Amino acid sequence: MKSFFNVQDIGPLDKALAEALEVKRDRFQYQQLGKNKTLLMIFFNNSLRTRLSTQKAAMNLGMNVIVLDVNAGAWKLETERGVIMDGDKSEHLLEAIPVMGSYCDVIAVRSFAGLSDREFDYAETIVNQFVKYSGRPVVAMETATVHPLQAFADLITIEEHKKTARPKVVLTWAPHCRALPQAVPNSFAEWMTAADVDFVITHPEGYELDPRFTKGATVEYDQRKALAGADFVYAKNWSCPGVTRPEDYGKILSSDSSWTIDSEHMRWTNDGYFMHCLPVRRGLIVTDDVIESDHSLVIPEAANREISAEVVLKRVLESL
Ligand SMILES: NCCC[C@H](NC(=O)CCC(=O)O)C(=O)O
Ligand SMILES: NC(=O)OP(=O)(O)O
Repeated sequence: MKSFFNVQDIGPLDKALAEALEVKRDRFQYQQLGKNKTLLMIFFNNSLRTRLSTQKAAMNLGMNVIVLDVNAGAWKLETERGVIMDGDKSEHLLEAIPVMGSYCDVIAVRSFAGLSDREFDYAETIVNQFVKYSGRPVVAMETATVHPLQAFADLITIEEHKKTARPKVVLTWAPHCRALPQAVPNSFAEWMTAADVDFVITHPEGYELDPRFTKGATVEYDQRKALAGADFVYAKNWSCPGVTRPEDYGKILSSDSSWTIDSEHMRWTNDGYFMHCLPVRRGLIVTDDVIESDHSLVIPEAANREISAEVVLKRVLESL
């Protein structure tokens, strides 16, 4: 595997899942694979899980790891071409990227959507420059439009907890005080439509996700109907994807608290599990009792981030 952005990059999901469970049984079995290989992790945005789990996965594989927080200690980077750099940005991404590539074997990048220019975000303008100019395989650690390490960890978690061969999985929008990216729901939808599950998406009108990620999914605008019989409830806020009204891209269209997942919502399900990628704001996305209940999978889900990252880095190392 050269780079990791989309579900297609990992190949057949049954094989990837089997490999994940095998890695989980002994996460140090490939210690030799990463010997004298360096992973450079670049963060344009904050992180807790991605930073720790990806570094841990790389260490399990025997890799060396360098972490750079671009906004804390590095030169501020210009990303546009053709500008006179007389502002606060001291270095251009077009020099910085090949320099970073020269110090490592694999690059992992976190760069969220700016949420002001849909075309810029959905063209993956920033991370595509890493693909083009670093000379290294690039692993997405949440880009403008995708978060595949999260979706893969979610799939592993569902596989470990499902009680039927083809469980019902519901992605539900929930309210938030800030405009958040669509990367997590995009990837979750992309991976769930490729997996062997009955997948339903529910959200208020106007929040339709980009069809390139939702092909094959059922959209049900009535949250109660969508949650009926659900085995897994995957809650997430996202801002307007601008699919039906491009001028609304990145806006908050609803703060409707009736979408917050509380114990009544969970009663509509088939004794379902609650899932969220974290970090989560209690009282907005989910109530304390639901996230603290024995049907909450948020901690196992986060723990599986180490496993998804290890399978992905293993595949990348094998193709170097
Ligand atoms: N990587 C997991 C989610 C990251 C990001 N959440 C956030 O920015 C939440 C920030 C806050 O709640 O203030 C998102 O939704 O894409
Ligand atoms: N779920 C997730 O990616 O968490 P962080 O933003 O803390 O890395």
